Amino acid sequence: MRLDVVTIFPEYLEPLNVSLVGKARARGQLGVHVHDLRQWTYDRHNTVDDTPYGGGPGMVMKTDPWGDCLDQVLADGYDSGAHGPVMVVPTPSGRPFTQELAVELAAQPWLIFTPARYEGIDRRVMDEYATRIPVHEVSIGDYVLAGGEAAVLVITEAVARLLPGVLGNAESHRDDSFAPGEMANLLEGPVYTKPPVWRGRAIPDVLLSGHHGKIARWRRDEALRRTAANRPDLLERTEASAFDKKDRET
Ligand SMILES: Nc1cc(-c2ccc3ccn(Cc4ccccc4)c3c2)n[nH]1
Repeated sequence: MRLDVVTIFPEYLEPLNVSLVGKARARGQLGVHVHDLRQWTYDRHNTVDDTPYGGGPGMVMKTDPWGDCLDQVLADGYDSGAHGPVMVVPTPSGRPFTQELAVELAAQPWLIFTPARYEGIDRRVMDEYATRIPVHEVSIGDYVLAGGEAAVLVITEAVARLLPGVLGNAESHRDDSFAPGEMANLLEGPVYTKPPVWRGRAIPDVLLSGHHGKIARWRRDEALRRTAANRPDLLERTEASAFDKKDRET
């Protein structure tokens, strides 16, 4: 997979050099190319913004720097086979970023992120590229950031961990809260490791029992408990499981 990121704060993307994404890059599983939008400005002040038509607070990011930069990113190209690139535009007014969308994006060979600042990018830029490639406007949550770079870090990590061979233990994302299966749509329950007692706090006996059926049942019960407490809305989507059916029989 190739990622291109266009930003006025390239240093904001340095976390993509460390940890899971950094390792995937070092192994050649992921290519990340960060572009400083100001390299596509030609005035003395490297201007990327201007006042909004119609008035109102703040500034809007200008068309030309984005157009010149994105044309070059597309022209530099990448052999992504039948699929061309997909543009991902972080915005408070976008489609909610979910595990489902992460899976969808992880299947793409080439993503181009366009994190903006100020009040956003002149709408004509997205309209222009939507005639050539898929453009997804994506929100990472119902809160307001000052720009899109943090969203790029979030989306990139959620997508990279789904790439084959990137997560050490291939099983790791099998039990994701939002992945299909027994724990689908349930929040993760508590996890424990050595020592068996810490400051007088022991771990649940069932986890030392070696009884995998009981352990699996306990983990689902804990996940249900936490989901009911923190995300009751998810319980609407939770399929009755084998455990629940067994409950009803007993
Ligand atoms: N989920 C999510 C995404 C963002 C986001 C993404 C990109 C940008 C670019 C500029 N801003 C600031 C802004 C504040 C309010 C209205 C419009 C723009 C951004 C915010 N906030 N929250």
